[in-house]
Amino acid sequence: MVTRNLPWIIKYRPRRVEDVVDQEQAKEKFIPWLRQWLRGRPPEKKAALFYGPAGVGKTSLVEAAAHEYGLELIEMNASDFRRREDIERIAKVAATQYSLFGRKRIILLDEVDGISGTADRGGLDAILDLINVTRHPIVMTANDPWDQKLRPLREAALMIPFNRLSERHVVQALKRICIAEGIECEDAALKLIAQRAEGDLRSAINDLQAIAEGYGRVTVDIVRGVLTSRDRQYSPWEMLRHLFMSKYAWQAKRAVTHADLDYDTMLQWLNENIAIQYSDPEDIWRAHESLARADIFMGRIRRTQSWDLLSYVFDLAGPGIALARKKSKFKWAKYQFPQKILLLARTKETREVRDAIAEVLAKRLHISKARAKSEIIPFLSMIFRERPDYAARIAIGYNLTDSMIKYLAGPVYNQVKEHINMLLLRLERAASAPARTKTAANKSVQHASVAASTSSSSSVKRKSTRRTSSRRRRKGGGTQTTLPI
Ligand SMILES: Nc1ncnc2c1ncn2[C@@H]1O[C@H](COP(=O)(O)OP(=O)(O)OP(=O)(O)O)[C@@H](O)[C@H]1O
Repeated sequence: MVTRNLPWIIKYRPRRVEDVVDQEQAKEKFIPWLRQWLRGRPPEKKAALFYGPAGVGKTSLVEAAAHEYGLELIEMNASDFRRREDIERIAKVAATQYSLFGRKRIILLDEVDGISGTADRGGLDAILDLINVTRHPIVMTANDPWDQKLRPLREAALMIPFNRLSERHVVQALKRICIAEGIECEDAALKLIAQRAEGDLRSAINDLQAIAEGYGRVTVDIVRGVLTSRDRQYSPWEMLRHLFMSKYAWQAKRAVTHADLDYDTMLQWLNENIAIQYSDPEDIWRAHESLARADIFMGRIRRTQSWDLLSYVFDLAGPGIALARKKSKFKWAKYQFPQKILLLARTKETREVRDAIAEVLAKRLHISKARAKSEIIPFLSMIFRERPDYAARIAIGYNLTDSMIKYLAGPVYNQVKEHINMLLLRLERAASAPARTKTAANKSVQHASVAASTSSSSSVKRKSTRRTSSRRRRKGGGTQTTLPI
């Protein structure tokens, strides 16, 4: 049975140090350093800096060690420790005090390379200060620790490199998950997933879960079809999963730039799914704020064709939404097709009929189609529903098709049709009767019909109609209504 509510990268994260696979060199450096701390003799370098590609077990090793050695894990992320005050308020207090029951601690500062430039200078200094005064081991992680600004941190810390996982280890890890989940997985399919992940186990596990949940089994054909190349395009569901799971801005941006969707549709997908993924109202607000700004840029691009603004759309829709999450816990969400697109698809036929009516009216009344839609059609529809007899004349006069009559008449369509048939019958009879025996009523009906057929006869009709109605006015009116056409 496939478990839907927990991301497998969380469900299967290592609990013990030995569960962290293929990082033996890192463990050989880290574990003795940690044990020295635990023996009560802080090593010369009081902090360690784990560095290497994404998804290879840096954070996992700290978490597994904390679990195995019974340490209290105090974790802060780049977005939390930019400001000196925040570090002093949280990390410094944790680093310089012992817990109430003497439990030892380990402090994890995740993604220190997220600290940038002079704006975060205060944060960087505060971390250095923290390392000086700490009474507990501090572990920092970074993908790229070689930036000039991180030099003081490199000097203050024990540098521990992490490598991409070998294909064999990734396949083994995937296989263990398949067995635990009871999913049918072909070995060759797992190999394909591993090759594509390029040593990033997080990405491999995410791919495995997406395929297993989407198809119920993992075969070579399915994997080939879904994951053709590293730079493949993401389906909307994949785009959302990658976006909401991304830890770094570049991952979120990659998710939106690789989406196999046109830009407006992509914004619709995001709009629909933010509130499904995030639970905290402020997170939702922040994400929608960013999406709204992306939409403003998209509008400018449409109006001015300034495609150089597209990168702002990607920044706001990708990292803007992904990094809006501050309090919502990550959950395995079931994403939804945008309701607006569904609604538009469902109403496409109706909208086409409405547009066709607007076109007929616009030509005959010399107004724009937009005006016909907003000002004439609603009233016409009212007339059709209230006065089916009158509607029949309009329908004949304007030469409306069956679907147009159905659109305007709605529930009284059959009545309108009956009136139309009656009128047409009378027209036929009137046309076959000698001219001098025709009644005024017959004449007016005939005019209506003639008007719909040719333009030359329509001018004849207008004159006759005028004559008929003025005669009627002179007579003091009658029950027969003149056609308004
Ligand atoms: N070496 C590993 N052994 C076991 N599981 C791993 C390993 N590397 C990654 N994983 C799996 O991938 C998930 C993500 O790994 P982790 O967060 O440790 O990566 P990371 O190297 O810290 O990445 P980042 O630099 O993006 O923070 C883990 O929860 C775990 O399920």
